[in-house]
Amino acid sequence: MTEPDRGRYSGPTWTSGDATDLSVTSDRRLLNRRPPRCQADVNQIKIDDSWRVLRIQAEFVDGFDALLHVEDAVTVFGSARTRLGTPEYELGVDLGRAIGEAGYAVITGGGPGSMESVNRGARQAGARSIGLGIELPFEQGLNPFIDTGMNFRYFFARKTMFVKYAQAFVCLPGGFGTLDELFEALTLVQTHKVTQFPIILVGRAFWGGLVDWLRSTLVDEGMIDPADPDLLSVVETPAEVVAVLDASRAAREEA
Ligand SMILES: CC(C)=CCNc1ncnc2c1ncn2[C@@H]1O[C@H](COP(=O)(O)O)[C@@H](O)[C@H]1O
Repeated sequence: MTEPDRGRYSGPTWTSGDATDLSVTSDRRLLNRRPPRCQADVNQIKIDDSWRVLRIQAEFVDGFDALLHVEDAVTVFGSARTRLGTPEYELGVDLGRAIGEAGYAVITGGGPGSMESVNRGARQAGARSIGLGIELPFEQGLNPFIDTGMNFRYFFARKTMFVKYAQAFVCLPGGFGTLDELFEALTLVQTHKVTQFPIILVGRAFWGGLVDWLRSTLVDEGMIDPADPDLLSVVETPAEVVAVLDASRAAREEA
């Protein structure tokens, strides 16, 4: 027996049925440039790009409006592949709950795995549980533990929201997506685009090797300052995460 089609997102729009072709995402259309071969191509590309700019603009306006009332919030990243019932999933639930109980709204990428676990924990704490999803070339909805949700067409618009509406980043173990988000945050802090912004890595066994490599190779080769690895706090438990968040909040309030 096949699963009933529960519909799907295309950008911000949820459609029931399978009319929406997600195989080519908006990000891919934006990034895959095809040089024009004739004047008709030039005209068409100009129209397409103009509409694209308006869609990008709309995404920022919608995101800003949706998140306007968010007060203290923490963005949590982590693997989309973490399975329900594993210790990693449970860690995400405990983390979301602990952050929520500490008085923060919780923002995730809105997807499955660790994102879902953290939203689930935030919901258990009665905290605002926010999911900022992304259009992907396969069917996927926002996870069911989200109170404020939005689905983005463009990665870069979504990333702006992750930073703008949070006072800290927390990373659970993850893959390329998590590393991308982690290093974007690190660069923003390193270049003082954001200040008083802790970046917390949960799981010494998982993250320790990366931090050692930053200290040995990147510092030794002069690619980063010796103090730069200290922008990262590596911790083991949700309670330690909350301790770092609280210390940062106290420092912000004093400043
Ligand atoms: C099963 C599967 C691959 C689903 C992908 N579905 C996703 N939905 C929402 N955000 C995502 C997704 N995949 C990657 N991301 C983004 O990248 C991070 C996870 O990527 P990764 O699994 O570590 O590399 C998340 O914090 C999220 O912001």
